[in-house]
Amino acid sequence: MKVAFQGEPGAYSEAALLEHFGGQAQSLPCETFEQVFQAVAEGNARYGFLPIENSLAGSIHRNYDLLLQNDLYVVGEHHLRVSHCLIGLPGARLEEIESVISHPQALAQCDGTLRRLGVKTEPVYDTAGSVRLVQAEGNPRRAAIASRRAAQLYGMSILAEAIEDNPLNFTRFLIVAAEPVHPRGDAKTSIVFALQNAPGALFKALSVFALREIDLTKIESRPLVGKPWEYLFYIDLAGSTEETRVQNALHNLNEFATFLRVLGAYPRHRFTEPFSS
Ligand SMILES: O=C(O)C(=O)C[C@]1(C(=O)O)C=C[C@@H](O)C=C1
Repeated sequence: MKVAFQGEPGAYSEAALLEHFGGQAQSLPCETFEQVFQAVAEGNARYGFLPIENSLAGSIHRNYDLLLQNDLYVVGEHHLRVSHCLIGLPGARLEEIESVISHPQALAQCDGTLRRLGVKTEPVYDTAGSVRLVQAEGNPRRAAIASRRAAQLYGMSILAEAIEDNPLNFTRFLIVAAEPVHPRGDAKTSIVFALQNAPGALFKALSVFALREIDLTKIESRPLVGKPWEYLFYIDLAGSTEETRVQNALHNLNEFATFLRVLGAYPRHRFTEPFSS
């Protein structure tokens, strides 16, 4: 079973998909998030595995936009504990590092450490790829931020460990597929909607859930392209579209929303050991 992810072997997205699907998964590296969606839409991968938010650095906006632009369904989620290493050439010394490259999300999650080290930073497209670049360049004053596994894969040295600004560093991934699933039990549903701007419009929209005791777990707004200063609201809620109260809430929202799409309902992923790496 092929699962597409953005990045190179050793990326956190690959670690997350292997943790989620175990041995059944064959990971398919893609250069961009667009290519992940495309691989699933064209049937080259059964699932796409996409980072959507991080507990330190926030949302990955590009993937919110792509969820709407593509006709795939969210069928699952996964939380990964992300612990970053500073990785250099074998023999490199931490005190001599002048510049650090990595994925922008990884740089953001280690912002405090990087400021303390007083190094220059440069974004590259993926954490594992940044290790490969440092290896190819052969400059002992340059380092990458990536996982322990990426350092091992490329035969590089770990100069510092657990350099994220807070140990409660988790990235949440969404799993997309060509067909929806219909979960019962502990589930979540992701939706996106737009509203006519009016006093209390968002309050009214959120009340369709509050009145039915439906817990909202995430809200994100994105610009509505072509309508300056109007917004799309992405909401994750606890519950499945198989439940009557969720169906009623969505039906109610649809009565006044100018646009509503259910991106998918999926089994909820809960941590068992939140502090393990
Ligand atoms: O660059 C990687 O290793 C990725 O898998 C991407 C990504 C992200 O986009 O957030 C995934 C998890 C971490 O938060 C850092 C980077």
